[in-house]
Amino acid sequence: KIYQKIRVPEGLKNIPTLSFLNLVIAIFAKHGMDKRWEDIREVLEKDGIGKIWFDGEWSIVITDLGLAKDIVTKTDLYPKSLLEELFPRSLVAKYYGTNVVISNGDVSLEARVTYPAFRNLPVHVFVESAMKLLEVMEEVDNEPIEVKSLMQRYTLDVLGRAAFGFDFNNLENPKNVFVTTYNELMKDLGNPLYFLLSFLNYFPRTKALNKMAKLNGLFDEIVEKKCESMKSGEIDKKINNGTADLLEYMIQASSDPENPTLTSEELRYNLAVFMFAGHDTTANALTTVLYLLAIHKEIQKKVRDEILRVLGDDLTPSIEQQKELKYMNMVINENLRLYPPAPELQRRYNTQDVKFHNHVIPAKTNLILFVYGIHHSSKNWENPEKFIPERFENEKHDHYAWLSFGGGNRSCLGMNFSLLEQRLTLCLLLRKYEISLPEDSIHKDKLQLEPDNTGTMGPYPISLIFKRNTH
Ligand code: HEM
Repeated sequence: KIYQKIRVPEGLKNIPTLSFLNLVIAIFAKHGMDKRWEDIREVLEKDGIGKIWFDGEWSIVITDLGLAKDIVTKTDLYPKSLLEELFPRSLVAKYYGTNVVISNGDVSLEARVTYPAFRNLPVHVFVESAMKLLEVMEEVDNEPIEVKSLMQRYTLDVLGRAAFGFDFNNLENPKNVFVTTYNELMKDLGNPLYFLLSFLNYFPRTKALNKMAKLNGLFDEIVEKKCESMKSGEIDKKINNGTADLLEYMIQASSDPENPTLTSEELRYNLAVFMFAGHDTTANALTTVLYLLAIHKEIQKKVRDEILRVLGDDLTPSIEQQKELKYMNMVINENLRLYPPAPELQRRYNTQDVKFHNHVIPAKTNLILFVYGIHHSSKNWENPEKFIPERFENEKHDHYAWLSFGGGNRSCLGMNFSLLEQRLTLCLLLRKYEISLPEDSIHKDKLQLEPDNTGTMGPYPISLIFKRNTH
């Protein structure tokens, strides 16, 4: 049995091996993605794929751009692996179930009911939350502020109001019970031991399950409150005139008791995944971009000058002005290249044998599309570790060398949501403040990345100084 588990399948024999021991060391030493990349860079830059054994099977880690393109565009040949198949009985499978991000075929199409909500974003809600952020920051001047948790509180408020019509009010109330329960559960979900040794999932995790039940109860409350506040027929009316929010689309999709598009369980799974995908990612992106601007003063000045030139006296950018903020958009893209909040795509597998160079990857092999590696490979980017926004000036790079929001027809639904939020926040903050990194910061030599156990990548807490501009 053990031999069967560790035996290398025929087609994978000549694919270079990535060390299992190094992976275990990385997990226990809490290495960030940058250190992990150092371990495997040589193999992946040379061959574009590598095999790694963990949790009883061989997986293929991929940085080859041709294969990356196939994986994101040929969704029938490369479906996503569902959580219950990957981690049977795990907390993560119980919490997220099958949802808009992790599903295939008809199920993923049904779960995309929220799609129209993304075409008509309630910009005023974004602006109001950003103003509240400024109010909170107003209380501190020229003193370090811990940005990571501040951005998490802010992006959660934006998501709650813009997507669910629910005010978490986390900027004003950091100890909100919803948020503390969520954060505690995220720690349990990301415990790497349960991914490395999945048999542990067969033992009960009562405390974590209790937190999950509490959070699910809070999700149910959000749905109930929404239903109460809507008079009958009101959701249909909003859907007809295109002003419904994400949750309203989901409630309508689950409202037919005979044949709901989403069952109430699926509605909850989707709420859970939107809560995660919709705020942790953008919070990390905002944190890293503020850090990059703090340590690259000349780039910070260039972005600020552009904001003042394009916006004039306007505080927030219109859709047109957002397009005109060309340099800021390059900075945002370059930040997402250096620190992609989703450093790996959700795992896929191949439904048929796939030929790659002189290897044949047998059907049903676990495939990990390694976005961080693609973004940091010197095969795709000159001086990949350097922050050079200008590289996005004429978009000379290969289309699949930048996969921050995924690709193909399963790419990120919330891309414009997140970009709007990032642009707006940068406009407001840079006009008002000069940002710098304190002399004694642990990030002084290099941004210290946290292990990405929950699936999103970001730094350890980081304090920045926001000094009011004098001009
Ligand atoms: C910087 C911010 C964000 C990043 C880097 C990001 C990244 C990604 C990536 C890489 C995927 C593709 C996953 C895969 O192919 O396995 C994805 C999918 C998705 N994202 Fe985002 N995301 C961000 C913000 C958001 C926001 C704000 C929302 C919602 C409010 C959102 C909702 C979704 C959804 C629903 C999908 C699944 C689409 C589908 O499979 O049909 N994301 N995201």
